[in-house]
Amino acid sequence: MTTAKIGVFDSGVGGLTVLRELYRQLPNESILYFADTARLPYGNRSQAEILQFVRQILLWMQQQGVKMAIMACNTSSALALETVRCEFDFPVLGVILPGARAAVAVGKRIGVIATPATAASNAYRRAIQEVDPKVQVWQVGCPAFVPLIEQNRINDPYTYEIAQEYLQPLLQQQIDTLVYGCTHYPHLAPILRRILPKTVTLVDPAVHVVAAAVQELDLLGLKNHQGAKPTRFGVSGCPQQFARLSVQWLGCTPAVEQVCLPVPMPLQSVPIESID
Ligand SMILES: N[C@H](CCC(=O)O)C(=O)O
Repeated sequence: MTTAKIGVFDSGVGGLTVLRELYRQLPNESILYFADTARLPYGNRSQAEILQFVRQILLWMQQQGVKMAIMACNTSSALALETVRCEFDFPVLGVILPGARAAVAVGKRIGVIATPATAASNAYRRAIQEVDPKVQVWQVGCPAFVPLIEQNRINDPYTYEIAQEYLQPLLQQQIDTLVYGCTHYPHLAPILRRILPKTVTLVDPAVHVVAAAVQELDLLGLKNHQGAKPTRFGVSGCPQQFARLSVQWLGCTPAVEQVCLPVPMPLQSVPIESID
């Protein structure tokens, strides 16, 4: 047993959909939540940038003594998880594999809505077809969604219009399942539900990454049985803006601090001239 915190991070308020699941499935765990709001959206970034950001965040979380970290961000999970997970001495979980497994359990014609970077990485198609190569997968990049959510324009008629546009190619393929391939998108659930036929099952990887975290904590004997401390929130951008936006999902105004992330040491390399 350990009372150390679980670190959770995203570019912004998307990770709150994972936090919500942590509160539901692991009510005794204390959480450290970080949102890289100064550098969002992640979905248009290169792999090199995402790797650098993720290393900085995990290094900071290590300094804060976390026992586990959850990448509550599909873009980071798609572009950085495989590379960084062996660089830290605590388990690092991503959302894509748990989401893909859950989707294959219910669907045969699976649509994935994601950031442009996640869609282009093909991470969901690979993960789904590794489990079942016969399942068909269509991935759509939705660049406008994260900025609209972060600007609190969820109920703006434009958000509904653009959602119709993004879902159109998936509806044409008669998908039976839709995966939220970005942790921000469950915040759009009421809108997406209005557009999708009732027969389409929505899969939220947040539910399944937290189920995986429960198993991992059990396996490693790291569960906390003493009761949770209040969640600590850190951001790289404006704390007040994050607090104002997130109150609608948290049910209260959180105390948010501004965090200055560490700059990681460059990986040691041997200069070519010094090799005989
Ligand atoms: N919520 C994140 C990041 C979105 C973004 O910043 O573009 C994801 O799941 O990909």
